[in-house]
Amino acid sequence: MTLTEPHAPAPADATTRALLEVEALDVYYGASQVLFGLGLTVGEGETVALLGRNGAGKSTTFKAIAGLAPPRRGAVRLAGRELVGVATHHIARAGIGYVPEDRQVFPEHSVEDNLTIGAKAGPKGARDWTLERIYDVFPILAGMRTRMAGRLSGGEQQMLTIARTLMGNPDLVLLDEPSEGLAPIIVVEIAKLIATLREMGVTILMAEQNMHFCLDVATHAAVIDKGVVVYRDTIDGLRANREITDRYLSI
Ligand SMILES: Nc1ncnc2c1ncn2[C@@H]1O[C@H](COP(=O)(O)OP(=O)(O)OP(=O)(O)O)[C@@H](O)[C@H]1O
Repeated sequence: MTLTEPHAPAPADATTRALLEVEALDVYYGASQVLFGLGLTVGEGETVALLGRNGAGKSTTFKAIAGLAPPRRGAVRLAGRELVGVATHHIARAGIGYVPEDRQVFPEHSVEDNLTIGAKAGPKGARDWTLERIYDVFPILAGMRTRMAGRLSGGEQQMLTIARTLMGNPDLVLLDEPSEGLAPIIVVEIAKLIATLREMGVTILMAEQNMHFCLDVATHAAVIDKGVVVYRDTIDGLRANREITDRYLSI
C-alpha cells in the first residue's frame, strides 16, 4: 500500500539500495509554485514510471533533478551526493543522463558523430557503453551510422537521443515522455528498447502520461498530481489499483 506522505521520499523497495532520493522539493517558475514538497526515490536497477496528467509536474521534476529548474527548497541526492546547487554539466558528470522531451540531436552531424560527441566514462570511470555495444542494442542505428541525424524519423531520433545519453555512461537515465508524438508501431519499438535496458540493469526514471506504455516496461510506478507524488508501488500494484488509476490517470 502506498499512498505516500507528501514530503518524505516515497520508499524504494526495502531490498533495493536507493540511487536517487528526491526530498521535499519546492520548485517555482517566477512566483508560481509547481512542485510542492515532492518526494521520490529510485532504487538501483529499477525502472520507475513517473505517471501523471498533463501539467502535473513531471517535466519540472526532471528539470529540477537535472539542475535546469533549481528548487527553492528540498534535496536531490544521487548515491548520497547532494545535487541541489550543482551546475547542470556537473550533474551530468555526477551520473545523471537526461533525455528531454524534445529529443536533442545534432541534425547536421551523422548518427555516429552524435554518439561519439557525448561519449565519456561514467562517474566511476566505467565505460560500459561503447559504440559496439550501442549498435548491438540499437541495430537500427548501426544501419544508419553515416546518415545525418536531422534526416532521421522522430522515433529514430528518440532512439539516437537515448543512445547518445547512454554513451555518457550515466548511473541513472531520465527519460521524459519517450513515447510522446510517436506512431504506435514506433512506440512498441521504444518500449522493447526500454525493456532491454531494464533487463541489462540500467536504472531508469521515465515520465509518462501513457500508463499502458509503462505497464510492460516499468518495474515501479510513482503517480504525480499537482506537483506532489501521491502514490508509489510496484507496477503490478498500480495495475491492480483501480482507485488510483481512475482518480489520477484516467484520460
Ligand atoms: N517555463 C515555465 N514557466 C511557467 N510555468 C511553467 C513552465 N514550464 C511548465 N510550467 C507550468 O508548470 C506546470 C507543470 O508543468 P510540467 O511541464 O512540469 O508538467 P508535465 O507533467 O510534464 O506535463 P506535460 O506532459 O504537459 O509536459 C504546468 O502548470 C505548466 O504550465
